[in-house]
Amino acid sequence: MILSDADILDRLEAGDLVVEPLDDPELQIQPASVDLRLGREFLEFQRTNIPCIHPNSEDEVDDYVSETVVDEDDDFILHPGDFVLGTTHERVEIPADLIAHVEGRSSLGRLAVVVHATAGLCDPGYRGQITLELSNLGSAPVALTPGMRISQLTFTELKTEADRPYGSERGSKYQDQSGPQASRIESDDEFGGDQLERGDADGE
Ligand SMILES: Nc1ccn([C@H]2C[C@H](O)[C@@H](COP(=O)(O)OP(=O)(O)OP(=O)(O)O)O2)c(=O)n1
Repeated sequence: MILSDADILDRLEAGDLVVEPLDDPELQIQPASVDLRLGREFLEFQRTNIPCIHPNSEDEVDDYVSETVVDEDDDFILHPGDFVLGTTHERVEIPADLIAHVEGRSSLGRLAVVVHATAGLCDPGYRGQITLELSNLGSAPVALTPGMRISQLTFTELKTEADRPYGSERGSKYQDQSGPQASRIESDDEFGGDQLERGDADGE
């Protein structure tokens, strides 16, 4: 079941669901979601001298990105074809019986700005700010102003609480992240089922 505005308020008041700071609840709490605002920090991939990023290598992806912090009252210009990581201003805490989905806002979608390129799921148990995967699919640069409502979070109730919420097990690389975080895929301790033996695909 997806939480309505009244359900969201109940859970925020109960204190197990946290979205903070929630400076303007009347504006930010929508009929079945909470609008989150854009933070001031951005991570951009360097355009030159960047080797191939191999997810299974020990190289830190952090080495290939540079950080920009936008001054107060300034904008970040997202150029056509660009892909940058941003962050929500708000920090969230998702209880073990909820899962949250990061969605774009229609008004930005209509400007061809995509807020999460692929991943849009906040696990039960997740705590921290949310890294936004921002891209501009249009043909005109778009100015992004820190503080603008950039994304919305919906909450779905699980049938039962997660036995092993995010943060309680190994992995959980992004727990308590603050600001945009580059991929930490290199710290996956194993590839598990992704590392298939040659011949697996054709059943040899
Ligand atoms: N656009 C997004 C999507 C998710 N998250 C946060 C909340 C998630 O609970 C956490 C982990 O997301 P995934 O499980 O999708 O990521 P991985 O599987 O790569 O990480 P892990 O191995 O830590 O589960 O990252 C985020 O900050 N920004």
